[in-house]
Formats: sequence, C-alpha cells, structure tokens
Amino acid sequence: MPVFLTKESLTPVLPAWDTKGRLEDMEQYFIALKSEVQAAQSSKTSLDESLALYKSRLQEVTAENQELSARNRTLTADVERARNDLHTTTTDFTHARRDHERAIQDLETRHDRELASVSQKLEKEVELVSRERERDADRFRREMDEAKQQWRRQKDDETAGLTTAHWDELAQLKADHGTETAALQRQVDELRLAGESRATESAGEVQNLRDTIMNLENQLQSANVVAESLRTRIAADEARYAALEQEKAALVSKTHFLEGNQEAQSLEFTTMSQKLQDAIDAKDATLTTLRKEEMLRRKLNATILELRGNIRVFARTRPLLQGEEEPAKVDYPDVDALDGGKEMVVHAPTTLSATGKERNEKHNYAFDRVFGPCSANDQVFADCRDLIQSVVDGYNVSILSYGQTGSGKTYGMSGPDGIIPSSIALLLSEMQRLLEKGWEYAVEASFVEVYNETINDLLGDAKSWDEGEDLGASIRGKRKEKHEIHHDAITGRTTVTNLSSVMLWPPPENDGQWPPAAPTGSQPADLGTSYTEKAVQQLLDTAAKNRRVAATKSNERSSRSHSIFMLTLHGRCAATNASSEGVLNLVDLAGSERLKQSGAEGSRAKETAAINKSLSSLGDVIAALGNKKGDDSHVPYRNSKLTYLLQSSLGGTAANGKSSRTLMLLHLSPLQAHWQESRSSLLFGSKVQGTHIGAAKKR
Ligand SMILES: Nc1ncnc2c1ncn2[C@@H]1O[C@H](COP(=O)(O)OP(=O)(O)OP(=O)(O)O)[C@@H](O)[C@H]1O
Repeated sequence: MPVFLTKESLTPVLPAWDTKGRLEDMEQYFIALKSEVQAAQSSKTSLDESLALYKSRLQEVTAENQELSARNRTLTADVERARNDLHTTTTDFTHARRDHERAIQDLETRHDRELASVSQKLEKEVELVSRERERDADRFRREMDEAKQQWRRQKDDETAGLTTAHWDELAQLKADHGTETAALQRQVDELRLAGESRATESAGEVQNLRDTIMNLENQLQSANVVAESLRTRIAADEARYAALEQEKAALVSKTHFLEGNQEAQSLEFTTMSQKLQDAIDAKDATLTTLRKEEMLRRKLNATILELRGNIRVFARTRPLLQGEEEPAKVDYPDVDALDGGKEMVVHAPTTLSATGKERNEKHNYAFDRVFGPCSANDQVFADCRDLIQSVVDGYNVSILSYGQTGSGKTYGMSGPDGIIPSSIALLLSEMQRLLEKGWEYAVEASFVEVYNETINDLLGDAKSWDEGEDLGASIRGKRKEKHEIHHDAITGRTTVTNLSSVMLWPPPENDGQWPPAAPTGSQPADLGTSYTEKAVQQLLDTAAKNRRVAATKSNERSSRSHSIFMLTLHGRCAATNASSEGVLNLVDLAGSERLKQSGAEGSRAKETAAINKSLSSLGDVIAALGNKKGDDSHVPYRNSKLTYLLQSSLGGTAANGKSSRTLMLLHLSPLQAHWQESRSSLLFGSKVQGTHIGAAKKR
C-alpha cells in the first residue's frame, strides 16, 4: 500500500531542547523520510506507468470513438437515403394501388355483364334441354311399353309352342311307353312260359333279372342325382331370376328420374331384359329337363316293380315277447345277402314214427324278402318304399298284413314306424318333391273294417251304434249306416256309400271338431305337415276305439275283423294338364288261425268262419288272377266283401286299363306252439308267391 506524506507524519512529537537527540531523531526521520520518498518514488513510477497505460487506452478509445462517429454519420446518411427511398416507394405504391383498384372495378363491371349474359344463355339452354329430355322420356316410355308388349306376345307364343311340343312329346312318350309295356309284357309272358318249361334253368334267369333290377336301380339312383342337381340349378336360376327382376324394377324407376345418358340406360335396360329372358329360358329348359327326368324315373320305377312282379310276398317273424318260451327253430340261411335275406328253413317239432324212430322234418321257404325277429318296422318299410311311391305315380297298391292272431300284424301296420305312419310321411315328402315339378296333390283317407261280411265305417259316429245281442264287447249297432261297394267301370274307381273321409292334404281351413284345426295358407308348410300327422293320429285313435276286438283263446286282444286304411291321391300338373289318381290300401287282416285251434264257439265260431272264408277267397282271387288268360276270365271277387272291396287294387289289369300291385306281408309267431299256424301261413304265402300277374298299368 503506498505511503503518503502528511503533516503529522513529517512532524514527530519530540522532547524540547535535546539537540543531539533531536539530530539523531532528525537523521532517523530523514532516513525514514528518504525510504518513504523512495517508496513514494517507486509508487510514482508505477503510477506513471499506469497513467501511460491509461493514456494509451484513452487514445485507443478516442480513436474508436472517432471511428464510431464516422460510422454513425455514414449510417445516418444511409437512413436518410432509405427514408427518401421509402417515401418514393410509398408514393409509387399508392399510385399503383389506385390504378389496380380502378382496374379491378373495371374487371368486376365487365365480369358482371358477362355473367348476366352467360346466365341468360344457360337458362335458355336448360329450358331447351328440359324440353328435349321430356320429349325423350316420353319417347322412351312409349318404346318401353311397346317392347314390353312385344316381349309378352313373344312369351305367349313361346309358351304355346312349348305346350304343343310338350304334348307331342308326351304323346310320343305315351306311345313309347305303350310299346315298351307291350314288349315287357311279351317278355314277361315269354319268361313265364320259359320258366314253366325249364324250371331248373330259371334260377339263372332270376339272377339275370335281379341283375337287371340292380342296374335299373342304379340308373334310378343316378337319375335321382341328376334330378337333385337340376333342382339345385332351378333354385339358383330362380334366385338369379328374382335378382334380375329387382334390377329391372330399379332400372324402370331410374328411367323416370335420372338425368342425361338415356341412351346408355336404354342400352343397359336392353341388356338386362336380354339377361332376364336368358334366365327365364334357362329356367324353362331346366324345368322341362326336370319333368323329363321325372318321367324317366317313373318309367324306371315302374319297370323295376314290374320285373319284381305285381304280387310280392314278405315274411316276418316277430320277436319273443316277455314271458314267452320255447321258440320254434327257424334258420335264415341268406340273412347276410347284400340285397336282403329271401329264404327261411322252419324245423318241425320232433315226432316219433310208428317204429319209435325220431323224425326231424324241416321245410324250406323262399319269398321276395324274409325278415327275422330282430328286424324293425323301418327296415320292413324300406323295402316297401318304391311300391308305395308308385301310388304318387298313379298306381293302385294294396299291402296286406296276413297272419295268425298275435303275430304282429297290427304292430307292423300301425305301430311305431309302421307302414301307415311311414307311408303318410313318405307320400307327403314325395308330394313336396313333385310340387317343384308342377304336380299338386290332394290326399283323402278313409278307414273301414269288414266284419262278418259287413262293412263298417271306422271313422263313423260311435254314438249311433248299439250293442249287439251276442257280441259281448261289440260296438256294432243295429241302426248303423249301410255301406255298399260300387266299381265305376269307366274310371276304375271303387267307392263305398255313406263312408266318412278326411282330407289329409292340403290342410283344410275350417275350424271344425274333425278334422283338427288346420293352419291357414300363410303359415309354413311344416305346420301343414304337422296338421296331417295330427289328423292321421286322431284318425288311427278313432279307428282303434271303434275297431272290433274280441277275446279268443289265442290272444286276449285278437282282431276279429279286417281293417282297411284307404288313401286316395289325386295329382294334377297344370303345366302339362296331366293328372293321376292312385289308391293305397293298407289292410290289417283278421287273425288267420284255424277254427278248431282258436277254440271259438257260437257267435265267435261264426266270426272265425267268416274270417277264414274271406281269407280263402283272397287266396282264390290271387290264384285266379295268376291263371287269368284274357279279359274274359272269371275272377271270384264277389265271393267275399274283402275281395270285392279290394277288386281294383289286388294286382293285374282291370278292363278299363287301371292296374294295381299287391304286397302280402306274412306275419309269423316265433313260438313252437304256433308251428302249425305258422306253417299254414307260410303255405298261403308260398301259393301267393308262386302267382305271376302281368305288368301294372297306370291310369
Ligand atoms: N316286431 C315286433 N317287435 C316287438 N313287439 C312286437 C312285434 N310284433 C308284435 N309285437 C307285439 O306282439 C303283440 C301282438 O302283436 P299284434 O297285436 O300286432 O298282433 P296281431 O297279429 O295284429 O294281433 P291281432 O290278430 O289281434 O290283430 C303286441 O303286444 C305287439 O306289441
């Protein structure tokens, strides 16, 4: 830190009058002062240096200041110049904006004028176009109406042409069918003659016929497959047709509203109309093919059935029931055959000869089908299907359940999956299938019984019936309606007077007590089907209640009358104007047990005699049909009410050309104790099986 010379530092406090001391002090002061001066000197030097430094810095700053002032002046001059330029530019801009605004005003005025003139022109043009469009729309509408009328005329002509062609084709097919039938008839006659003369060689021919049947069945199956695919195609075509109809409707409505491009639209409309026409043509062609396929199927089915024979026999043994013992010994040698068993061997009970030797007899039988005790109702029905289906095609068919009391006739006919309910279901599904081919059906059902050579209406009013004098549980009355059988020689139709009948299809629309309430037309078809099922069940229940049942020694609920369930199918195809009428008789015959075995007495004996008489008449009629040489040959239908009632359905061809097919179902008891009854049933069946009746003809 620098030391500064002050008055106090230079004037020390000294004692008065001490010269030496004062001198010494002075010297010391002088030395001190000298050192202080030296210090001050050095500090002055450093101060000088700092001063010099400051001065040089000041000079620099001054120079900088001068430079900055010069730059400031330059900048001020630049700013002044820029201000002048800005002023000039602002003035120019003001002038330019004024000019521009004037130009814009001019342009707007001109644009408005042009716009007004263009708008006027456009309005005129729009008016012109609208008038022209209205004229075009009128013209197009007229053209379209004309095209529609022309299309309708063309369609009518085509339909008329197709109908004529179809009738020609139908006539040709009928002629072909007649020729084929005659040829087949001749073939069958020849075969029968040949078969009689060479009985041993007939096995080979039968095999050939079976092969033919198999072939025809295969053909039928493939025809069914083709028919199925055609059905699918029809469905697709119909869907396409519906879609095209929708498109057409949309196009027609668009025509009235859409602007411009009418030419393109009318072109599109023409294309769519063409497509629609193509679809209609395709659908018509498919329908025609489908109808031809159906005719072919019918022909094939008829041929198969004819080859199999118009009278067929099936034998069926029922299973042992609870509590039953000692079954008869029966073998089924060909039970595993691919087309089903046809043979059975019945062993007679062992007997002793006069010499005391054991005798074991056995009897061989062969039928069109043999069913063992394990066969269920639906298996039996599967083999009756094609026969029942032919009713839809216009043939008369009778299925007769024959056998002793308790052998399972009623179970097979009306039991679960029995022939009656299964036939109804099959016929309904067939009718629905044929609906697609234009065939509409009506189905009528009646149910009668023949008791002691009297006909009773099983669907009649039970309240009007009185108890018979000697008939025990009989429900037969003295005031009952009289039923007579009539055969119409021209139509071949059999009618029974005062007989109730129930329309099973189509379902009626009334609400009456009987038949049960039916669904209305707007309800789905399955409701109609359920109506039919309900009506059939009610019908069977009513008949079961009314049916004549009396006790015998053979069975505690033995049927003492023949019951006949009659279904009549009236079919019509509006497109071809063809019609058909087929009758299905499902007959549950009374027990066939022999008089002495049943132990019947009095009125029961009379009943049994009547039953046996009618059953033997049935055998006689079938035999006479087999031996019939010409139309004049006598067939003893009138020998019993049963055969007279079934006259037009027992196989063979009636005078009016209406013909029929018969299936005899032999029901057998499995018991050894019933061996004699079973044997007589099997002999009856063998007699029927050996009968050959000519080809069936549809009316
Ligand atoms: N295939 C079968 N499976 C099971 N049970 C059967 C079969 N066949 C018959 N039955 C039974 O045997 C008994 C007698 O059958 P069903 O009444 O059908 O004989 P039927 O010959 O019709 O007698 P009827 O002479 O009284 O008419 C019934 O209880 C029935 O249920």
